[in-house]
Amino acid sequence: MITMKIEDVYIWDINARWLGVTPYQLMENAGASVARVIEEKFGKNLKIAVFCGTGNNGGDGFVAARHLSYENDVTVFLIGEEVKIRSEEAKLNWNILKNLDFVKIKVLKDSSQIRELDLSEFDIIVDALLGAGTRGKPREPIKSAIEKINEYSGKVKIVSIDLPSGYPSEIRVKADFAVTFQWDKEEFKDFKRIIAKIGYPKELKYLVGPAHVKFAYKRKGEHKGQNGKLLIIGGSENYYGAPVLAASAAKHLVDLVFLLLPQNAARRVNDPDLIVREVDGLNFTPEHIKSALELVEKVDAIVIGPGIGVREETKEFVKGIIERVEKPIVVDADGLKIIAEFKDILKGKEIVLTPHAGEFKLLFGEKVPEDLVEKGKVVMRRAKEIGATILLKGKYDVISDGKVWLYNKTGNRGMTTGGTGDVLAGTVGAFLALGNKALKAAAAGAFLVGFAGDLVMEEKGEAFTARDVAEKIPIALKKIIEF
Ligand SMILES: NC(=O)C1=CN([C@@H]2O[C@H](COP(=O)(O)OP(=O)(O)OC[C@H]3O[C@@H](n4cnc5c(N)ncnc54)[C@H](O)[C@@H]3O)[C@@H](O)[C@H]2O)[C@@H](O)CC1
Ligand SMILES: [K+]
Repeated sequence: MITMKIEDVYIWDINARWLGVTPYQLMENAGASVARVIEEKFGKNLKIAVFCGTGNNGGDGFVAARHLSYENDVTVFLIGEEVKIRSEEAKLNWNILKNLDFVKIKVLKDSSQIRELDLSEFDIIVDALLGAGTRGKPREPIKSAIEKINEYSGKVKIVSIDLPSGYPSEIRVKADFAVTFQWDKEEFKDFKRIIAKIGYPKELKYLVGPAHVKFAYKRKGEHKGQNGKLLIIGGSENYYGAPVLAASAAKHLVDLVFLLLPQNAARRVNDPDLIVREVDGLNFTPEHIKSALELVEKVDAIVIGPGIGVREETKEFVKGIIERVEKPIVVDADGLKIIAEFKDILKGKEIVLTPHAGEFKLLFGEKVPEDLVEKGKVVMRRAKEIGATILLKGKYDVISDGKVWLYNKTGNRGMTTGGTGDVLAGTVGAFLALGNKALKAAAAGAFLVGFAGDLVMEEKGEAFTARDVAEKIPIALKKIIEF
């Protein structure tokens, strides 16, 4: 059983929808599982009261009531107004109940009506008043319903759906147990739970989906610079395009992108969206460490490596930077070849390495297995060993921080085109600059870039460029946020 935070539950919810699992299916399974647990524990031919709120916890109650009504005598108490039933799936299940003659329905809006209730005829009370959407202490009329149910504690069996309504407030239903769904939630510590599966596929433990991007794209402020500042260090006598591509992706996601390049490379950049800084000479050398660190002071995260070359003096430079920088870092391309020799300097830093299979082999002397699960395990073992997050690029990207592993399957064959790796490095860097932990930044970056690539392919077929992918990032992001 895995233990999750409620935020993770919402991630599952959105990613399940991405896989085509509808909220209707989940609600049906949730309500049905509650009915099944009740019948297994207490038998049939019982008088059952189901107390429902107007949120989706109440929706689960409507479904449970229908399932239970086949063999039991069921009364549904809706606490609140019918018009306040919020979601489409809860409305649908409420409307079904209204068609039924064998389920009794009572709508109670006023606390006084609730206080007058006599529930002594019932064998079981099902509590579906409030669930994971609870904010603050229970308010009327829910509060009176909780108090009414608690009058029967010890006399009537009380089963809560998902959690005892009111929780975590002290004003909560005194349930015999709760039927909680699929994941055991970290926040739920002090009540008895039975965990029921509701049809979330196993993929959700591992698969990166749009929710990872939604939650990682956190914009904090209205002022320039509050929404991330990224520095990209790269380029050499031979290359200037790679760091520029990384920047051209990142600039859509953060407020400011600084580019630090050797002189000749810097003078070829012509993009007014970027803040270009240069160091003397054709390549980075240890003499440039000081001026690079001054720039690091101004930003939230850095990307190092694209097009930087592997000359001896450049290796010294890259090592010197990684050793000294305490901010989150993405190491890509030539940077990976360089740190293959100094992997021990990564420990304890918020750092993402973005190798493809060849670079992975170079880094760890190990071939990447074909099988996804095996691959996940290998990447996780290596991430743990070096104390950094690894994003292994491939048909399916595999990501691990050494504690868990994830995979991403957006992207397509067209993305073998040169430069998409730079776009990815810049995008992951941007998510780090927005304040995400390495694993979350890597996951969000992999999904977003692959999805942008998929949108480009729909438009142009497979013959596209990395720049096309970088330019598609805003549209890809918009579609994900609206999903
Ligand atoms: N993937 C999912 O998210 C699934 C959720 N399901 C159910 O949906 C529940 C969450 O549903 P919702 O997000 O609609 O939230 P809830 O049903 O927990 O409650 C939201 C409703 O209660 C009201 N409310 C919130 N705090 C209150 C307070 N302190 N006093 C009085 N009223 C208050 C809100 O105005 C809202 O109408 C879960 O607990 C679970 O039972 C299941 O259907 C299965 C799938
Ligand atoms: K509940």
